[in-house]
Amino acid sequence: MTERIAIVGGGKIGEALLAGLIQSGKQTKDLVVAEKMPKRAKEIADEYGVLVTDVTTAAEGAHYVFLAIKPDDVDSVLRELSSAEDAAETERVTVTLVAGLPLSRYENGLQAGSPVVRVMPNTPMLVNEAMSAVSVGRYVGEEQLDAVVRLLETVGKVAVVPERHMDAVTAISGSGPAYVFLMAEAMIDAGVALGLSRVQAGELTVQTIRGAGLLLSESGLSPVDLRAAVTSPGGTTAAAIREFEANGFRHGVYEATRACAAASKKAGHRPDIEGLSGPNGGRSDVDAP
Ligand SMILES: NC(=O)C1=CN([C@@H]2O[C@H](COP(=O)(O)OP(=O)(O)OC[C@H]3O[C@@H](n4cnc5c(N)ncnc54)[C@H](O)[C@@H]3O)[C@@H](O)[C@H]2O)C=CC1
Ligand SMILES: O=C(O)[C@@H]1CCC=N1
Repeated sequence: MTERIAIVGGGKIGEALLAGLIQSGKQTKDLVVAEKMPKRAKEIADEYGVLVTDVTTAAEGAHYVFLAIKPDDVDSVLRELSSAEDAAETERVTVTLVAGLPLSRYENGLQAGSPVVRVMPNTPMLVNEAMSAVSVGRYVGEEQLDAVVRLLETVGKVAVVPERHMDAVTAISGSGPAYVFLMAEAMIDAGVALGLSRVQAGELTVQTIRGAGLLLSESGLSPVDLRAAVTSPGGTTAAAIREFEANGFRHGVYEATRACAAASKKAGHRPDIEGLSGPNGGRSDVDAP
């Protein structure tokens, strides 16, 4: 039987998922998007040739409903999904891509016993190179988990992690692409400062990051060994690394990822979002005080 997939939210990560699924061979007739902004809905429909509609219509008959919306929009969408469930013939798996919010939020907001999988993906999904970390809700069967993992594997790599690691995962792989893009921006600007044209600095930077990424993932060597191999004794790289360290590069990475994990944790504790209850704001992954 063909699996029908609904994506609620046609923004950046919703589009990355849609594009990745289509590139990996999913038929557009089996994909549907719910997008509330008319301009964005038209862009997605025109670009990908999928049906773009409202949440209830998209969820009808869907085996998987991916939530690619901001945390603020989660409650209203859960209400819509919860009433749409009455008519559902298939057991629907809700797969949330939303940062910060715990599985219990969805399990409490949907009908009792609804299977929910929490995923932290990243935007390289657009080119089928995502890193997705998956945590499993309490009502998810083994086959349902396998099916979600298989779906996500069509657009990249997948790791199953305990939910308590999701904030850390967000700080490394979820937001991680932005750190690399920031590094790219800085290298291009630095190249221009050294007299290269912006186009040339861009080409050099992009291919260097691409090549270094491939080497890292395919050589089987550690980043330490790979860096050492570039760093000739008394040479140019050593001069550069010395400046990075003197300017707190490593410390900056620690602090940035710590802030990111803290922001993710905070999203799960927001008192301004209705439906939070219990000593941990509804989180099942933190210890009660
Ligand atoms: N952008 C990224 O790299 C990543 C984002 N995420 C998570 O994905 C979620 C979405 O992030 P982005 O795609 O960056 O945001 P975005 O703002 O680009 O997209 C959200 C989209 O959802 C639509 N939307 C909101 N409520 C809706 C409703 N009721 N019905 C239909 N459409 C609705 C909005 O109009 C918007 O187009 C966030 O919760 C974020 O934490 C997770 C991992 C990576
Ligand atoms: O910045 C954010 O909140 C989202 C979650 C991970 C990446 N982007």
